[in-house]
Amino acid sequence: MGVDSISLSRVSVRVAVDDSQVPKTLLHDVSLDLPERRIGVIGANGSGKSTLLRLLNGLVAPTEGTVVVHGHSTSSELRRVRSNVGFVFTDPLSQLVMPTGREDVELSLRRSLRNSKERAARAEAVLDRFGLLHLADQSIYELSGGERQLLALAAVLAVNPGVLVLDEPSTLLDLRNRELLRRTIGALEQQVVMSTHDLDLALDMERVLVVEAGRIVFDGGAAEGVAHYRALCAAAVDGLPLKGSMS
Ligand SMILES: Nc1ncnc2c1ncn2[C@@H]1O[C@H](COP(=O)(O)OP(=O)(O)OP(=O)(O)O)[C@@H](O)[C@H]1O
Repeated sequence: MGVDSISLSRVSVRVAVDDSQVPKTLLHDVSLDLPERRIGVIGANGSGKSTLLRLLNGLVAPTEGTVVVHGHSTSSELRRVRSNVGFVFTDPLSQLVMPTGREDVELSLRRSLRNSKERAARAEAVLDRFGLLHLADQSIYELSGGERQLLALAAVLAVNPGVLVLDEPSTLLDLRNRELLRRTIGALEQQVVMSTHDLDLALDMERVLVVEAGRIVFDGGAAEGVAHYRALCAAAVDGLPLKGSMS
C-alpha cells in the first residue's frame, strides 16, 4: 500500500443495540486498498456509507480489522489521522461551532496559522473563494442550509488537509452551488472520498464503491457502479407492494 493510499483490512463494525443480546453489524469484513484520488461511495439509506466514511477519521472504531490512512493507523495514531483528514458532515450545524462563518474559518486555522492577521487574511480569501464573504459576519443560524453546507466545506478546506472526506455534501445545495462544489472537488489536489445520493457527482469519481447492507457489493468504475446501484434500487422497488391505492 502506498503512503498516499487508504487501506481497510478485514474491517467489521458492530454496535450494541438496546434490549438485544445480539449486536447489530453495520459493516461486514470490508477490505479495500484505495489509492485513487476521487472515490465515490453510493448506496441506499442505512446501507453503511457514513459508517464507512467515519472509519477514515476514527469517528467510528473498527470492532475488528484495521484502517490505515496515508500511512497512519486510526487506532494507534488517531491524532495524526485527524490532523490529516478533513471531514465534512451531512449536517453542517454539527460541525460549525462558532457564531459566524468568519470566526469558524479562523478557528479552523488557529493551529496552522499563529499570526492573527495572516489568519484573518486567509479566512477572508477562503470565504471569498466560496462566494460567502458577504455572509461572513452573519450568525450561522441566519444562513440557509446550503450556505451552511458550503461554509462547513470552506472551513475544512481552509487548513488544506491531505484527505477530504465528504458525507453527502450536496444535499442542501442549489444547482449553482452544486456546480461550485463539483468544480472545487475537481480542482483539489487532495484525495477525496465522498458519499452521495447525487449520481451525477458519483459519475465524476475515478472509482465507485456501492454499499448494500454493510457490504461492498460493487467496486470499480463510476459508470458501472452507478448502473449497478440503479439496478439494485429497481429490483428493491419491484419487490414492494406498490400497486393499487392505499385505501
Ligand atoms: N451508533 C449506532 N447504533 C446503532 N445503529 C447505528 C449506529 N450508527 C449507525 N447505525 C445504523 O447503521 C446503519 C448504517 O448507517 P449509516 O449512517 O452508515 O447509513 P448510510 O448509508 O450513511 O445512510 P443514509 O444514506 O441514510 O445517510 C443504519 O441502519 C443505522 O441506523
